[in-house]
Amino acid sequence: IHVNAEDNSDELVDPPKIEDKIGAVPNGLSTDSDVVKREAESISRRSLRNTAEKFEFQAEVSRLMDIIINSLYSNKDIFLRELISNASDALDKIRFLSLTDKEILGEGDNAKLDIQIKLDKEKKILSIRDRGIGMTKEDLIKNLGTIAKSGTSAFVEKMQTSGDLNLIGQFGVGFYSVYLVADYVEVISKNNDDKQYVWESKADGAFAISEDTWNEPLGRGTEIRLHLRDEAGEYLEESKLKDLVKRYSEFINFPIYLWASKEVEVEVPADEDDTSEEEESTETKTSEEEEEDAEKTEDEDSEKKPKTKKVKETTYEWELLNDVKAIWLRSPKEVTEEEYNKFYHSLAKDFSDDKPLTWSHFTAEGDVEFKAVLFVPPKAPHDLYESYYNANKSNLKLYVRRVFISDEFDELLPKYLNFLMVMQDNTFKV
Ligand SMILES: Nc1ncnc2c1ncn2[C@@H]1O[C@H](COP(=O)(O)OP(=O)(O)OP(=O)(O)O)[C@@H](O)[C@H]1O
Repeated sequence: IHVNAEDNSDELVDPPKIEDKIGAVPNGLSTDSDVVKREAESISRRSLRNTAEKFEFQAEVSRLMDIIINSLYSNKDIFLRELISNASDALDKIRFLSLTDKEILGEGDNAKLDIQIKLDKEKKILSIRDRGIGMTKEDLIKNLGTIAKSGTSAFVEKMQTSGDLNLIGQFGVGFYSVYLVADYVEVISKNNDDKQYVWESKADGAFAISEDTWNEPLGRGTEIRLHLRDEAGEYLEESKLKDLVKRYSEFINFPIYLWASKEVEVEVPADEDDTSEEEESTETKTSEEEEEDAEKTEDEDSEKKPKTKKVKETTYEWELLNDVKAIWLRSPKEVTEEEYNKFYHSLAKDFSDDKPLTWSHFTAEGDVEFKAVLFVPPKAPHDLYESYYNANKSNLKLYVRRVFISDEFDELLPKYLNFLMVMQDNTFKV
């Protein structure tokens, strides 16, 4: 269902800038305290950093953002699954490249292909971070604003008639759904081929890009920081985020973690007050008893431990929210109808109540062995005829041993079957 991803791959030709670094202080020349001060000002006023390069959104993208930011659409939950789906795509891309170049993943935490969600209740920031391929400065400019995809105008048109924002992912413009819940968004990104950059926008027709000299280095990947609107406070609740991941992102092929709080009992040294009761009670003892006690304490003195008490403390740790199931690798007998339906929804990015018309889950054996699940969707994709002769258009995703390889095929299925959604996983014979 990917709207032709190649559509936006044209060379970037002089993207429209509003102002070219007016009043810019090159980052290398500013002092740390300057940076921190500007940072603080920028965040508190939620205005774009004044040293950044500013760009205008392409007109259709701007219209789309207007519709989203002014929308009264009640199901705002959808933004999270769109961000998780983008993170998963970015992870697929780096994992694919690492098949031929192991070095590309780097070492330590960088090599961990996961998605992390973090909350800052005080500042009302929700962050989603991945260690995927990341975006260069040029990617940020192209992908998040200046080059509209074919799906952008189709989606804007659709919004004017049916108004169902739930379809946003199917049109390939899911990122912009962040403005359902946030009024200021920062995208921090690091690709192996470039420095770390920050993209920021308040969805008011413009966005800004700066080289990132103040945030912690990401190593590689993307962190999306949503500065939530006042009325979107529910997304600062851990339970809400856990529910959403369970509901919409269960079939994501990478671990999704939440920086979750946990109440634990810890032993701390007891205060002196706590021991005074015991000491007082000895005062009422008879002299004989006191003598006995004295003997006992002499014996125990050598192994006497400091007195402690148990108190509740809040600690934080990464909690895994999904169990990364590859249902296509399981036996069809073990997969329930509900699981097939849910899997179809995540594959097709169709989160309506519609169920697939039918599906086939099969194993092929021969020179190449593979397992596949093939779904017939309940309705035609919006660009069925538009992209009929486009060689790259396909709804077939090829995996090899659970690693996404490609969804660009010309010859695996006849064109008139382009509407089928297929997930195929090959196991090559040795
Ligand atoms: N976390 C990310 N890491 C790397 N690139 C990203 C990330 N999020 C977005 N992008 C880039 O921005 C582009 C626009 O994202 P958007 O969600 O609007 O559409 P899409 O992901 O292409 O569509 P679809 O949801 O159908 O795959 C993506 O194609 C990708 O190139």
